[in-house]
Amino acid sequence: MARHVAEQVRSSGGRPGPGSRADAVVRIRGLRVVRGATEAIRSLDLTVPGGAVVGLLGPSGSGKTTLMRAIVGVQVVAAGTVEVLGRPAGDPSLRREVAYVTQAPSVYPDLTVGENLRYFATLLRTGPDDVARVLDAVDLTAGAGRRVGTLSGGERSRVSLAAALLGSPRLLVLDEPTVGLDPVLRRDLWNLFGRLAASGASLLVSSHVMDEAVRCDRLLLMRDGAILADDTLASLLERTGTAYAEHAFLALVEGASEAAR
Ligand SMILES: Nc1ncnc2c1ncn2[C@@H]1O[C@H](COP(=O)(O)OP(=O)(O)OP(=O)(O)O)[C@@H](O)[C@H]1O
Repeated sequence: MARHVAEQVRSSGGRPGPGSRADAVVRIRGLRVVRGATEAIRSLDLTVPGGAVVGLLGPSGSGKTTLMRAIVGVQVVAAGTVEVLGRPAGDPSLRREVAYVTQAPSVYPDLTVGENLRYFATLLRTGPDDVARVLDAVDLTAGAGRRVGTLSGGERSRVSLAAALLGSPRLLVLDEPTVGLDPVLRRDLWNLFGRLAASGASLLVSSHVMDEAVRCDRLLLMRDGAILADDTLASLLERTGTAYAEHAFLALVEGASEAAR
């Protein structure tokens, strides 16, 4: 329970008002995080725009999860400030406004899909309509009666995502939500992310699959605990003279290595 509540960090409040799409939902200045013997984030500055799907892309170990943990306020930081929706990350007032879905499913395997969602809906004081809405959003209405322990990995992550959508949080922080999903489900999920952003929510979605860059309004490319690029895909491709996100990433890595020599 404590784990779930800690991982589904949320807070109260409705949608951003008109004109707030372009407002920053996350502002980070001088962030430094040390995990064990590793400097996981090195002096990072970042502004995440609202009402958009922002892709956080980078190889394994580049610091994506650590950055997300800092944004939802569950990461001890060595230095810097992290502001979310105008408040310090982790502020109790953000509990219902920010949802965080980790890589590990955070739902109960011995309960059915519907029981899990009704349980979290009760905690959030949202109603049965909200449960029906999120089941439909992740295409699990027909599976509502199935015990989560009997679901596939992909189905289980969709239940976690459905739980995160309860109460319509303003910022969704999703750590590799499409891992292990087949191409059809991946496409459906990215379509859902687009619809959520169109309705005013802001999404920060991590992935190490560079192909998913095409589905994002903006990209943050991470490497070795730093932001290598913060741009749109079109602009990245143009300035690196490449045709694919993966090639753009490699061109930027090579450019950074040459600059360091
Ligand atoms: N609990 C921990 N203790 C010590 N070091 C850690 C811990 N968690 C992460 N690290 C280190 O911090 C760095 C960043 O890890 P992080 O999990 O943020 O990367 P990531 O980009 O999310 O990777 P992945 O795509 O594999 O999930 C890595 O070098 C990792 O080994």
